[in-house]
Order: sequence, then structure tokens, then C-alpha cells
Amino acid sequence: MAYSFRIGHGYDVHRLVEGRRLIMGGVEIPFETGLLGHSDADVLVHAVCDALLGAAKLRDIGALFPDTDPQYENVDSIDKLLSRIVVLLKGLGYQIGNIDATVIAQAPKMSPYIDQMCRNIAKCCRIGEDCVSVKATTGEGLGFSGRGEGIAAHAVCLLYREDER
Ligand SMILES: Nc1ccn([C@@H]2O[C@H](COP(=O)(O)O)[C@@H](O)[C@H]2O)c(=O)n1
Ligand SMILES: C[C@@]1(CO)OP(=O)(O)OP(=O)(O)OC[C@H]1O
Repeated sequence: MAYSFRIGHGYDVHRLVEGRRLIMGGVEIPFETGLLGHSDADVLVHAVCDALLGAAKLRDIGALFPDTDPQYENVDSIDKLLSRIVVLLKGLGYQIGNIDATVIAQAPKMSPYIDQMCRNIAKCCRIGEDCVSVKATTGEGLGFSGRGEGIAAHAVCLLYREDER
């Protein structure tokens, strides 16, 4: 059996503001500010979505789910956006090999929540928890993330599918 492999990369940033919840990888993290966006602004899940879409050459999250469409207002990014992308990929015969992501946030500390983020993403993608990795780093006080103005996330993924004979 022969397989084709495709890698993808995703990157997203959301601004931290007062009066919003901080949702990261489907986990609500208690913090004085939260991420601003049209959806729940789950920056980690958005980076994962874009990595998966990029690997399959399916444009990006904004092309699929426009931020002018009221149906995506405050939407749960795992349940409503990532899950739709997983169905799209399955329809094209793709399987997700693994996902690796990095969150860049000066604060809050992500480490207590990382395992739950991996579980949430893995469950939605219908892959094992061992196939999803989430890491975090501070901005070392540098740039917008270092100043606590926002949070960024990068993700890479591997897709594979069986070649047609
Ligand atoms: N928001 C964050 C940032 C970092 N971590 C953890 O702390 C470690 C040290 O961070 P550096 O910026 O000095 O690399 C990092 O390896 C993470 O484990 C975190 O939990 N939340
Ligand atoms: C997810 C969408 C849609 O609700 O909105 P946002 O939460 O603003 O997120 P962004 O990463 O800017 O881009 C994709 C959008 O279309």
C-alpha cells in the first residue's frame, strides 16, 4: 500500500482584552483578560485549523468561516469549526497523522491545562492523544505577546492518505 503525505502550518493571533473569556484548546482558563474575536477566539484551535486546511490546500479558516457571518459569532471553535474541517478532510480521504502546536503567551501559565487541551483536540480530530502535542512559551517580555497585549499560536500537522491505484 502506498501513501501520500502532506504537511501544513497554521498561525494565529488574538488580542487580550477585559470582559472576554480566555479559551485555549477548548479549555476555559481563569484570567483577568480574555481573547477578542468574532468566535470564541480560541487562538490555538484556529492555528490547528489553518494547519489542517493548509496541508489539504483548502484555503484558511477565514475563507471557510467568514467573520462577517453571524452564525460564527461567539462560536465554540472546537465544536463548530475544527469538527467541520475534520469532516471535510475525511471526505477527501485524509487521515491526520499528528499535530504539534506552540502557544506564545507571557501569561497565564498554560502548563496546568496542556493535557486537557491535547485531549480536546485529539477527541475532535478522532486521533489518539499521543498524536497531539501542545507546548507553551512566554515572549520573554518581548513584542506584543511579551507585553501581554495578545496571544499567538503556531501549529504544524501531518496528513496522509492512501494513493489511488
Ligand atoms: N504561558 C506559558 C508560558 C510558558 N509556560 C511554560 O513555562 C516554560 C518556560 O517558558 P519560557 O518562555 O521560558 O520558555 C515553558 O517551557 C512552558 O512549559 C507555560 O506553561 N505557560
Ligand atoms: C473564526 C472567525 C469566524 O468566527 O473569527 P475570529 O474569531 O475573529 O478568528 P480569526 O482567527 O480572526 O479568523 C477566522 C474567522 O473568520
